[in-house]
Order: sequence, then C-alpha cells, then structure tokens
Amino acid sequence: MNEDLLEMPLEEDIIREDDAAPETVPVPRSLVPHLSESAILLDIDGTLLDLMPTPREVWVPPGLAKTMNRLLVRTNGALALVSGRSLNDIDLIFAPDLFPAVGGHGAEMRIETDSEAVAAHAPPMDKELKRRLAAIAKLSPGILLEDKGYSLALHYRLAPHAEKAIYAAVSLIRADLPNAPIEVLPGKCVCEIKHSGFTKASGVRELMTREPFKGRRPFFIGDDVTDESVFAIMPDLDGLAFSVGRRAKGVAGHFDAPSDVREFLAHLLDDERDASLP
Ligand SMILES: O=P(O)(O)OC[C@H]1O[C@H](O[C@H]2O[C@H](CO)[C@@H](O)[C@H](O)[C@H]2O)[C@H](O)[C@@H](O)[C@@H]1O
Ligand SMILES: [Mg+2]
Repeated sequence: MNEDLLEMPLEEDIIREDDAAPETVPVPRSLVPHLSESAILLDIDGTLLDLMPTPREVWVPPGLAKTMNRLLVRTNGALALVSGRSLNDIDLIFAPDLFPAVGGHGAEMRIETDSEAVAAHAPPMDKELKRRLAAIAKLSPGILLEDKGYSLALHYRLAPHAEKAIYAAVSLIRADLPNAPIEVLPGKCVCEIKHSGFTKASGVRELMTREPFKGRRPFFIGDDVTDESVFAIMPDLDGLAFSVGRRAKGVAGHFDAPSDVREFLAHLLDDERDASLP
C-alpha cells in the first residue's frame, strides 16, 4: 500500500446538508396515512439508532423493539428495515426480535419473520478483489473492515485523517479492474465497495411487489446518501420520504435526530382508529 496516500489533504465529511434541497418541515402525524394502508420502511443507522464509534456498538433503546412489534401488528406485517447492514447483522442487533428486512443495500431480502426464506441477489465478492481492498486497512490504525460476503466496507470513523487516502486507494484498485461490476458507496465515515447490480431502491421496489407490502403506501425514513435512491422512488410508489439530520431532495419532511424518529413511531400507535389493537 502506498503510504503517501495518507499525505493527501483531508476532505470534509461526505454527508453534508444538501443546500439545493428545498426547505422541509418537521413531520406531522397527519402526513402519514392510516397504518392499515401503510408500509413502514426504516433505515437503521442514523435513523432508528444513534450512530456509534464502531458498528458493533449500536444499541436498541428500551421501548423501540416494542414499538416496532406493535407497528408490525398494526400494519399487518408491512414494516421493514431497509439497511446497508447484512440480514445477519440486523438480526443480531434486534435479537431476539426478527423484522422483515432489505439488507446489504438491496443485496438480501427477507419478508416473513417466521421463515428463513431470503431473496439473495448478490454474488460473493471475488476473493482476490476482497483481499486487495482489505489491505487498504493497513493505511492507518483505526480503519475497520466489515465483510458482508458480497461487499466490503472500510470504516474510518476512528481514523478520519485516512478518508481521502482510502478513496484514493480504492480508485487505484478499480482502475486496474475497469470491467469489474462493482461500485463505491460513500456512507457516514465508511467507504463500501459493492456489486453494482442492486441498490436500496431496487430492494424496496421488489419488496413492494410482495405481500403484505403490495398495494400499500410506503413511507421511508433514512439519513444517508445511500438512502437517496429510495427517496427518489417514493413518488412512483405513491409514498413519502423523510430524512434525518439534514434536508435532502425529494423528502416531505425531516427529523433532527434518531430520538425524534423513535418518538414519532411511538406516536403513530396513538391513532384512535386502531385503539382496539395491541
Ligand atoms: O443503511 P443503514 O442501516 O443506515 O446502515 C449504514 C451502515 O451502518 C453501519 O455503519 C454506520 O454506523 C456505525 C454505527 O453507528 C458507524 O460506526 C459507522 O461509521 C457508520 O458508517 C454499518 O456498519 C454498515 O454496514 C452500514 O452500511
Ligand atoms: Mg442510515
């Protein structure tokens, strides 16, 4: 690995407020349709859960799993997590609960929580490519590798000075493999290299063709650049998008922080039209 890469100038945080985005409003309850007609689609990190220094440290606050389980009942099963994390990781984080989920930025999908059935779209990443990408972690202490099988994430939250060098190193490897069907996905202090054949949006489109999601009006809440593909398809699905922590193009409203999202979800249960339900 070329250590000169570390000498490159720092770049500001990749995720910044989109100045071109229109002014959005906080989210009133009335904007969301009745739960019996809705599909609730939720990003995890930075949306439902507070960001932490490392991926393993995230924590599900008391009450959130209960709220999600009650929303699952009230939507007749039409609540799904839509995450960059693998399904395996999602299940560990929310254990012992299982929720329908689109994982790995659209690479995996599971709908029925009492079933192992998973739609998997992503082939495993080529071993040699993964080995080369993994070597980028040697650029600096603090760079963490996350291997999802079909993709590899390089986390630099603990080594922010290495951001530019990581992206430069990934570019060099990609230049060597111009025909490889891979793409670089920038996230929050993470550079992920994944197969280019799927996105969160393709995962959500497929999810919305399946029962019990089919025919419902989705609302999706997400915080990151990787969520923008889903924001963009919500009008096609007669749905609504909401962002967290920043304004973004195409959203109907925004939340300041994950704690506001959690509070909002709990309030959805106050609807008197559902009063007889758990
Ligand atoms: O699509 P999401 O559900 O938001 O998942 C996005 C990525 O989340 C995780 O990384 C991020 O959260 C970590 C914990 O807060 C944080 O330490 C890291 O800097 C963030 O990038 C997860 O590890 C990734 O696999 C997801 O793609
Ligand atoms: Mg997120």
